[in-house]
Amino acid sequence: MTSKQHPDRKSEQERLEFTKRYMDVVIKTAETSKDQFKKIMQETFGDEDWKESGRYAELLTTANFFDMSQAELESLKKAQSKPYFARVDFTRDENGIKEILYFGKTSLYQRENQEQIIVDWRSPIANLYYEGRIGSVTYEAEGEKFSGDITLKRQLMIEDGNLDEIRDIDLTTTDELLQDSLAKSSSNRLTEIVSTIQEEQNKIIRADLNKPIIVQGAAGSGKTTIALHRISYFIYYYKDLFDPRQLMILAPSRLFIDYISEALPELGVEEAKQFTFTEYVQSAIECELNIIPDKKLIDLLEKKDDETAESIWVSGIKGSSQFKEILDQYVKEIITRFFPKEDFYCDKYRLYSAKKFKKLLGEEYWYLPIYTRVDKLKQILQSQVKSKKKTMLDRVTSFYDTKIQKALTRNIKPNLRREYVTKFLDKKAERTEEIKKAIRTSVKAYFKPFERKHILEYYQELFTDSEMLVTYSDGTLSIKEAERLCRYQMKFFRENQYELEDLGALLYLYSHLFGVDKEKRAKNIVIDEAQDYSFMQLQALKTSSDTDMFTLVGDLAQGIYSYRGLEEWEEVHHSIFPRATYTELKKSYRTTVEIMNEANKLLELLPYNFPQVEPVVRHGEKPIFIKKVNQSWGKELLDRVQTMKQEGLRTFSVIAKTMEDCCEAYKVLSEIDESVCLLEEQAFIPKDQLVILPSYLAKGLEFDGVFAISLNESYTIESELDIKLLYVVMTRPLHRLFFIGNSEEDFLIRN
Ligand SMILES: Nc1ncnc2c1ncn2[C@@H]1O[C@H](COP(=O)(O)OP(=O)(O)OP(=O)(O)O)[C@@H](O)[C@H]1O
Repeated sequence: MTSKQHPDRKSEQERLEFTKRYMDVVIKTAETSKDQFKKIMQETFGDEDWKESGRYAELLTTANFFDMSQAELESLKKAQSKPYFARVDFTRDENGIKEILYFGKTSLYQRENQEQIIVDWRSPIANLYYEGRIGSVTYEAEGEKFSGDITLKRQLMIEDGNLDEIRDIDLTTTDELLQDSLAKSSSNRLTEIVSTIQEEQNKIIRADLNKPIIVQGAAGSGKTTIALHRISYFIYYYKDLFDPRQLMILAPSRLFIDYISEALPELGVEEAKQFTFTEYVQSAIECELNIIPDKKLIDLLEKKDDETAESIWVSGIKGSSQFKEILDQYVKEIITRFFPKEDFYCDKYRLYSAKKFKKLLGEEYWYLPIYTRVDKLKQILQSQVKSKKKTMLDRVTSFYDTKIQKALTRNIKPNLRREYVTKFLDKKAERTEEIKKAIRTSVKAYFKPFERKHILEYYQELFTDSEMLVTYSDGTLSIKEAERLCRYQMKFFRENQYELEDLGALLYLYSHLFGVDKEKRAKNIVIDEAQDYSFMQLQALKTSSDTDMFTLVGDLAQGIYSYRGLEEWEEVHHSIFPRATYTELKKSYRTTVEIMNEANKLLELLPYNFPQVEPVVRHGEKPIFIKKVNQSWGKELLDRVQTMKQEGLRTFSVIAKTMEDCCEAYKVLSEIDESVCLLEEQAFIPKDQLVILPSYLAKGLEFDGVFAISLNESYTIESELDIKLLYVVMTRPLHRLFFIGNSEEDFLIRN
């Protein structure tokens, strides 16, 4: 009901006004100084209020919000127009006292007197709102269980500081707020959903932060959204322990990073590093690579020749766990190159045995990158030399001094004595010099035979000897296959080029040989569209970052890169993240029932057991097929966009299978309307423009209305990739879906 009709309207209105004014005081005070506090307080609450609100005066003067961090101040400012979104009345069993809790995006409270004006949505007690139902409940905070009674659960719609609506939720109400939120039009950007997080999503956001998590979620189930909220939760939970810059979000493209970026400041997550995998690897291995544009998917769609088959085969190998085994053996072999043949001598003094050196290098320092091990050993030898320096020099001195002494006391001719003494003095000087030189140079000389190659040299070297490759693979590669692989790689190396699929291996090798710089190592990594990563890439990320604190979210049904990515989660779960919690999300929040029903039919065509996606009940129009006649489809499409705009929808896209069809569509559409925009990978999504993009770039994005278009390219039922691409396309719209092509079969529609 609107706030005007609600019986508690007056009290809620007053509460809101108080909160807003109170926030104002806190903000102004934090921005100015403590001295001005009283003045502001008086001005805000007036003289009378001021006296009565002595409690708050005390609260504020003692409060440590004067030490408020800039980030806290910023989030408070952001929350001014919408300080909270829900209220829960909760009576704890332990004391029977009723607490009235208002939940918002940030907290405002005073620890000393427990007065909470706004409770942060990320605090443990907020579970009461997300998971609790009216009646008796329990919730957990820091390992302790609390129980009590929820007597009121209320949603408060506040916009621009005005209380628009009040909704009380009882056991039977449907979540109208969620329905409203889903019915809204999209803004081309991802938004926060703190007021409508669903129970299954809440569980993932708050799942044990000390464990990795793998989420297999249907298209539109909120994976990206949840992943961002989980980071926000993590930052809140560990605010005193972690710097947000130690968190890293890996997204498939810059286009995608731009798409999620709007939700980041809202969630306080903008400081987390945001990279594509390619960007991260190059920064981690400190080397800019000449990476050839990834055309394999397009080749697979368009060329399907032997060359494509070969490159797909190589991609599979380079991304596999088998390749990790090969690299492990290779690394082992590289270590042996550092095993010394001889004991370490400084001058004639044997200071360290080769056996001991080998043991440290090969066994005891197993947890360190090879070159760090070597550096450590260097330090050990240097300190050995240092500690023996005096002894060595003293020995020479005393040896020759004794000789000199003897010569001086021997009964020989003076000439001869002088000769002896001079000789011994010279010898002593000479030996002392020799030892000093040995002290300066012996360590360096000992390490001289040990190579120091560049990461790219090591990587290229792996493909120079096919027989060795077979050995490293423990026979899982045949000699023919190894030769094929070497030939393939050498073709690129000659041009100093690398493929995207080389990056996982390069990062893995680099981590084992040199180790990624500490500054670049993330402590917590969130990967969106994780199904597109290969085993090797995920393994490399884990090895390079020294942590298994990963959040992987993805959807195998959208695995259009499965030739190099994943077909199942099991191997990753089992071999890379054995501690991970695995969760599935089957509900879709994006798409209407009518559109999802059509998209679900595609899942049945795939040779996997993908469960049908359950759309959250929201109805809309059925998808419409428009027959392509000459070029008149262009006008019809643009007319449809106009009509949808009049209905209040805002974002639209034309999605073709390939870029070729996109260009064709662009030609037709741009002649009628100049503002249409052809989207490329590095581009930003323009607001308020009709965008044309290929299916593989549409992954992760959403639009109010989508036109799936087939001009020269159609989707064929025989191709798993085609089915997945079409599934991606059909799950992009929030409200309307149109097909434009020669026949319905081109979109695998079978009535
Ligand atoms: N609890 C929720 N309340 C409101 N909106 C939600 C909720 N969960 C998800 N959504 C909305 O559903 C849409 C899909 O979310 P999101 O893009 O995160 O899904 P996804 O699983 O990553 O999808 P895809 O796999 O297709 O990329 C977004 O518009 C998001 O705001």
